[in-house]
Amino acid sequence: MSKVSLSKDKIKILLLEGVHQSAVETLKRNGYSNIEYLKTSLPESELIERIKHVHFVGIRSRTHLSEAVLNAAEKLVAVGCFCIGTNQVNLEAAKRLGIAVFNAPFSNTRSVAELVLGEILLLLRGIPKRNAMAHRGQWFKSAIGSFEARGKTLGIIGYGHIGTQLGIMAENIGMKVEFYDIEDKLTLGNAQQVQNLTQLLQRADVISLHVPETPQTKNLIGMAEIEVMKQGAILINASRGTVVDIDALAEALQHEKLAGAAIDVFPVEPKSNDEEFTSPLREFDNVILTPHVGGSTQEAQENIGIEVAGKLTKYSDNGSTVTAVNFPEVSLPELSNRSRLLHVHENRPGVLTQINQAFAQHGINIAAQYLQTDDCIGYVVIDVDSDHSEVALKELSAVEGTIRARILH
Ligand SMILES: NC(=O)C1=CN([C@@H]2O[C@H](COP(=O)(O)OP(=O)(O)OC[C@H]3O[C@@H](n4cnc5c(N)ncnc54)[C@H](O)[C@@H]3O)[C@@H](O)[C@H]2O)C=CC1
Ligand SMILES: O=C(O)CCC(=O)C(=O)O
Repeated sequence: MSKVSLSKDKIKILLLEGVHQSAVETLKRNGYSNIEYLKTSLPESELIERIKHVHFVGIRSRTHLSEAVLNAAEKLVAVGCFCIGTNQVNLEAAKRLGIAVFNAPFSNTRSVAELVLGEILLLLRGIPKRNAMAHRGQWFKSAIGSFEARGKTLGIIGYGHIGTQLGIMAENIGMKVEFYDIEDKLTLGNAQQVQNLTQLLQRADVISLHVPETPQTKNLIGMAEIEVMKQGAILINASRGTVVDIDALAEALQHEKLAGAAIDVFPVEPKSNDEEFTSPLREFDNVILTPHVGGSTQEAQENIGIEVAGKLTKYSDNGSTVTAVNFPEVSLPELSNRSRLLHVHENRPGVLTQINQAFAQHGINIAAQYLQTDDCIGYVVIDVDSDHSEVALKELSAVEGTIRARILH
């Protein structure tokens, strides 16, 4: 399958899930006006229909880009995840199809860390329960089950962008910070890395999860893990819904093993704000339930809009794949007075030789060539004189193993 570069007004962009207007503004500022903007995600069958004619799609966490959807997306060049998590996209299928996927790895991390810090303070004081009772007209003025954060141990699971910021903020209010991560991490402040999860669970007054969704993090916290936590500990999950076994958590709350919890993400989340939220946790006053809003602040969404739209624009305009999550990363200078060919191919021996031989046969001079590969695909970018560009594209598209080829003038 190959593609010829289009004029910008023909490049069709579909933005879903109400991504911030800053994304639309960024795209428009860069000359992209053919934008369809929807406030919601779409069910798979509708998405399959809509995505057929789209060159770029922007999503958040609710849109599932399954293999079936990607297979239908004949024209799709890239996906922008206007969030951190990319588990909603079949990244391997996208890669095989030559579709680059970008995200915003930092822009909402501060927002998540701030929300979690607030939840720690509220849960340690037993506020969610007192609040719920007061709404029902009950007056529960008591220091029972109400504690300062100072001196308590916060156990962070996953010490990445969010975990580290949370650790620093928690230390600033006098908490002791320990963390567990599968990687050896540079510890910030006075935080301490512990060697295994059980150790962390046994020592912490509050456990907060900040890991990605992976096969290894599925039900990372289940019945057995909750069992080893301190009596009366608190559990916070603002990472992904698959990380905590919700039934096990509900049981632990029922038996008062845990004093409270804050859960922002769920194994199954409503597809829109009109759908009912169902969960066994709804019955517990001592659980803060939030509708996956850890990263939903004006500041974060605005920054994400600019960041991800900027990455899509750059990939469309000059071929740069820097920070793509499923693609070999190629950093490219601006294109001036030449044409640029972008070629995604299966990573097998001889592809580059074929390209160079074909170009030599047609007397096409290569002004610059950039190549990066991973175990599955190769991405080569070739700058040529514009006079030769159409022949070069034809030759490139005929190379065995070609997944996609496009041209920029
Ligand atoms: N609730 C919300 O609205 C939001 C949720 N998130 C979620 O938070 C997650 C974490 O975000 P960041 O801190 O930015 O990611 P990050 O990639 O910077 O950090 C993740 C850390 O988890 C560690 N890790 C991975 N697997 C692990 C395992 N099995 N056990 C222990 N540690 C493990 C990694 O080594 C890394 O240090 C994201 O993947 C996303 O799913 C992110 C933003 C908003
Ligand atoms: O804002 C969203 O829709 C999802 C936020 C999130 O979970 C992420 O950035 O990974």
